[in-house]
Amino acid sequence: MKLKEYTDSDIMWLRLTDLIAGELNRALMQHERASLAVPGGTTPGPIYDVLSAVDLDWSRVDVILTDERWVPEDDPRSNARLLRERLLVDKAAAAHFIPYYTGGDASKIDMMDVAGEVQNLTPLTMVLLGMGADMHTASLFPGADNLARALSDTAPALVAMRAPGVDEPRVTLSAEVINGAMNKHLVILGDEKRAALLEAENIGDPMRAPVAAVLDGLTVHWAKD
Ligand SMILES: O=C1O[C@H](COP(=O)(O)O)[C@@H](O)[C@H](O)[C@H]1O
Repeated sequence: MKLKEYTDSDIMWLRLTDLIAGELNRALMQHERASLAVPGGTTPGPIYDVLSAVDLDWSRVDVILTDERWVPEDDPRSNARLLRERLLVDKAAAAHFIPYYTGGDASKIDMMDVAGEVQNLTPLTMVLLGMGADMHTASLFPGADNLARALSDTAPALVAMRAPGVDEPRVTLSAEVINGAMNKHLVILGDEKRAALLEAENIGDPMRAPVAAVLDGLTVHWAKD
């Protein structure tokens, strides 16, 4: 893992945007399409505000979430809603977004068409992850029912997840899909998450500290606030 510290988050958003756009552009010079997996939650909104205005051939970019809360898109907790409001606007409105929520039974996600669509995108061009202070990343939560499956080498691209203390069902990219990406980055804000990340590195066991499953080859971007 490589840790990049920024003096303030505004600089971090700009650098991350440059980095993501640069990797997508590079991929589009060599391939017909490129793919980008991004997190939901409270942290990444400002990146999406900047990234959405970047001039690149978005019509050749497939966008997916690292994970989704199994709620309809009109629910404020929907990660797809965040993307539609802040990333898939302006120039990035031309991107092809693949939402996960179907309204069906989340636990069947690995048998739904969308799991095949995500598998077909692998290896992903770029994965940007978020992390919670409880050391979860994507929806790989400590103590979650399907964590061992999502961490296994034979996991499907998308795995359903129920986690203690988390109200709604989740679906998440498997560790295999995340780790297979050509570029893998994580963005966190604040001292609490930095300490949690370093603790996860010390613990090393992804069943106790799930973010530990993706640290190999990961670049972490951190700003205090
Ligand atoms: O629930 C989630 O949490 C993580 C971290 O979110 P944040 O609000 O602490 O930034 C996020 O990366 C993930 O996509 C989301 O579903």
